[in-house]
Amino acid sequence: MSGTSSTLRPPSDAVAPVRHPDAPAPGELLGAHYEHCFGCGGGQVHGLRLAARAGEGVRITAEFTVQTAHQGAPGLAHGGVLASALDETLGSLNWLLRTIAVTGRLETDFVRPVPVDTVLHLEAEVTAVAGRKIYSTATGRIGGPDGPVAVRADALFIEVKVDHFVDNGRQEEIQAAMNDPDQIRRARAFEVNP
Ligand SMILES: CCCCCCCCCCCCCC(=O)SCCNC(=O)CCNC(=O)[C@H](O)C(C)(C)COP(=O)(O)OP(=O)(O)OC[C@H]1O[C@@H](n2cnc3c(N)ncnc32)[C@H](O)[C@@H]1OP(=O)(O)O
Repeated sequence: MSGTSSTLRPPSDAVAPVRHPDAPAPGELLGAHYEHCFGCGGGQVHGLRLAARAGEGVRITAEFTVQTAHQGAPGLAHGGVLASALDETLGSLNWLLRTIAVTGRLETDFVRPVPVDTVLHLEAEVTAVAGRKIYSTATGRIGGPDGPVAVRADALFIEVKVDHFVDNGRQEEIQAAMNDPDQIRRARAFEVNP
């Protein structure tokens, strides 16, 4: 991608990503990693409710319908919302590596405007791993998997421990998450690395 900064180029000692043997099967709907996540949770009224599916290898596909609440200019999606959709799709790759990772850097190209009601079809893949650093790329197309490219992004995710959330999140939500057996189960799904 033109304009990608040097920090998004994998170093020479980077290795090819490995799909975890217990990763969800290709085609499987991943579900939300957290009910109140703006990107994927069902508990946010104006959230993206992005639905991601495991693909082959270390690839993910996802769909997101642009709602009225997601406007920037009249009738058009806000750029920050589109960046969120890319970020969420890239974050969903964690399910395939069974690694907890957060976005360190996200570079986005906005290629064409995206009208409200558009179904944005996203695909993402991990391209390389170097220690805790996970390099990935994503594309969003209008109307279908072969539609015109509207947005694309390159990202660097950094692997973290669950403590990252426990130590930094607001106590109210952390406590609620720790008291929720479903949330604990979802968090544990990421804890065993190859
Ligand atoms: C209980 C609930 C569980 C829920 C689980 C599911 C969660 C899923 C959520 C998904 C939701 C969707 C996704 C979201 O929205 S995630 C939310 C948005 N992201 C964040 O909030 C992250 C905030 N940042 C941090 O916390 C720290 O900065 C992190 C953890 C990222 C690194 O701080 P840490 O002290 O740990 O590590 P380090 O500083 O030694 O860096 C390590 C290496 O990385 C390199 N580096 C770092 N940053 C950058 C950068 N910007 N560009 C280029 N390189 C960078 C750095 O040079 C170094 O390289 P090297 O020297 O080793 O070569």
